[in-house]
Amino acid sequence: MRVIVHGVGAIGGVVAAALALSGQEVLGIARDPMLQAITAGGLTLDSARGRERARFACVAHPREITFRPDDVVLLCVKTQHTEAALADLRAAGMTDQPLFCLQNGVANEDMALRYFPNVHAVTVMMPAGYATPGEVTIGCEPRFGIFEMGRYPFGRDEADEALSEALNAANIACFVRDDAMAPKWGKLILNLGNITGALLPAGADCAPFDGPLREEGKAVLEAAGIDWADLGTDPRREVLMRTRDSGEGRVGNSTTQSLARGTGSVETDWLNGEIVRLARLHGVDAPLNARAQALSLRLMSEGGEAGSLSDKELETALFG
Ligand SMILES: NC(=O)C1=CN([C@@H]2O[C@H](COP(=O)(O)OP(=O)(O)OC[C@H]3O[C@@H](n4cnc5c(N)ncnc54)[C@H](OP(=O)(O)O)[C@@H]3O)[C@@H](O)[C@H]2O)C=CC1
Ligand SMILES: CC(C)(CO)C(=O)C(=O)O
Repeated sequence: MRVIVHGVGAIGGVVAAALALSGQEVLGIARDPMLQAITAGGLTLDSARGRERARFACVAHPREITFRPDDVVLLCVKTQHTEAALADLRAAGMTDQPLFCLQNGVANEDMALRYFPNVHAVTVMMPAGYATPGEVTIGCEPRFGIFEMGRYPFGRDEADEALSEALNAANIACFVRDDAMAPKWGKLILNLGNITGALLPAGADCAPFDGPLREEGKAVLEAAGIDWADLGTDPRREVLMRTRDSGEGRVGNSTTQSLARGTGSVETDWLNGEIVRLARLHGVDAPLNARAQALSLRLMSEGGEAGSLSDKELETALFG
């Protein structure tokens, strides 16, 4: 099996480095300046194990790849980049190789099914960081994270088992399940707080905002009749992914990191926006998540600087 990692950033970087360090064949697809750094000196994985340098092949675009029957492709781009990534993969000759969506939100798998027949959902519990080209960090120990995976929309197959075995050997705890979207919906509830973490200064208490956003999200899932698995109470996290003792590891959640790196876009429309979309479909209201989505839009139009709102300003903007 060759593992192609599309989008070598925080998650793709940790997964690619961990797999390569465990002896797995890995091929990355990355953009500059990450690509240049990896080509020049490999990718450094900073974890509780120390700083390890992983070496693996990396290209700028899928068109540089000759796809093989034993490839599996891990999609690790933000959701706003998924459609373009899928089109590139198909144009480059990918056909029925398994495609795993290692992404937050619940929209990616469905987009992928339009392009490819063999799609898998992965819930990614992994506090990964990408701030400096050529380096990724992981904020938990002893494992680098917990993944839940299975075939989309339901079931499991040998590709799930093979990837899960490789990831477990790479220090990522992996569990295969038939209902892989249930934890993805649960993860979506947790990610409704990404935008508040990005709006408030580092270290601010987000709980007074995240709690109501999540309660509203849960009510919308209930109205929509969606079964979801609650990840907030998952006991495996305390054992398998404790926060790193050193307190090192990363610079805020994945939305904050997009702002910090000045990428020009955030994932909010597929996080809070997913709740808003679902509420509209089912004739219920989601005013808090709609306001969070609007705040994200305003933030980006004003230059997108992380930590630019005080808790008083956020309180007024969310609750009136
Ligand atoms: N970071 C985290 O701790 C967690 C993230 N997630 C989820 O994982 C997914 C990935 O997030 P994350 O790793 O943080 O994102 P990053 O932005 O760190 O990584 C994605 C990388 O993909 C690159 N990319 C985008 N499009 C292309 C393309 N067409 N070709 C090549 N490279 C491309 C981006 O380039 P560029 O640098 O130019 O933007 C970026 O480097 C998201 O859905 C996120 O919500 C889930 C759990 C935790
Ligand atoms: C749950 C959380 C905030 C932490 O890993 C995450 O998924 C993210 O950073 O997007």
